[in-house]
Amino acid sequence: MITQIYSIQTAEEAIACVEAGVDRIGVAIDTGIRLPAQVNEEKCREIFTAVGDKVVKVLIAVTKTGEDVYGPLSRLRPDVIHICGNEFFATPEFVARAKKICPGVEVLQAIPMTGPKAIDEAVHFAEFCDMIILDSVDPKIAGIGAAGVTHDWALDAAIVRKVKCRVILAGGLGPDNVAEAIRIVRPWGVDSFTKTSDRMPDGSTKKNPEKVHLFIKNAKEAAAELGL
Ligand SMILES: O=C(O)c1ccccc1NCC(=O)[C@H](O)[C@H](O)COP(=O)(O)O
Repeated sequence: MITQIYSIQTAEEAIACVEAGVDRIGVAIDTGIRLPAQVNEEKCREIFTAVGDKVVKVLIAVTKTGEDVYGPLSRLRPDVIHICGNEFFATPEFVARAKKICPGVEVLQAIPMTGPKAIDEAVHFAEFCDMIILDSVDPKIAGIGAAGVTHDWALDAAIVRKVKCRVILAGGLGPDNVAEAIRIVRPWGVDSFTKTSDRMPDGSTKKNPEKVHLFIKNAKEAAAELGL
């Protein structure tokens, strides 16, 4: 069971997550579309440099086109590119070009878990993406994810049984419910943003190391009990 913590905004937050034992950190890059925890390219580079090879580095991209992803990909060289816009979704051509521009990169496509049609969508993207992430949607947020709420885990469980690629579960997961989610869905990995962060008075978010630690502990223990 891998654990993934988004949305890191400083090198200090990233290092605290490494110390808590996280497997993957995610950074949302500013592509001109306002996201809850986006950072500019320079800050993203600083965060990736600070963690080095201690964790898998994920670049989160909400863009209108694949073209908008190639520049940050070639300059920042993440381990994983996470595509979660409402307009641009990965295609086989995008996956091939991303891997050419950034050798070794893996492509993670978000699936909006808004109802049963998500099953067919997941099957489609699982054919040519390295991983998919099953995520909740908040209409007020540009992109799939960062919604802070759960969705119907029975659909996720059906997808995990059906597709061959690695599946990450996201959407409203925190220390309180990650174990139950793992028992029901049995994903390859789990992800958290909102419930492992604190909301600041100005509306911004900051990672909470204690919540991050508990999220990882509860996820790893539940997975170990299930032999995942
Ligand atoms: O990280 C962001 O800022 C972001 C912005 C827009 C769309 C998706 C984004 N993050 C994707 C993630 O994978 C989140 O960690 C995932 O959606 C879980 O979010 P939450 O429900 O808040 O735990």
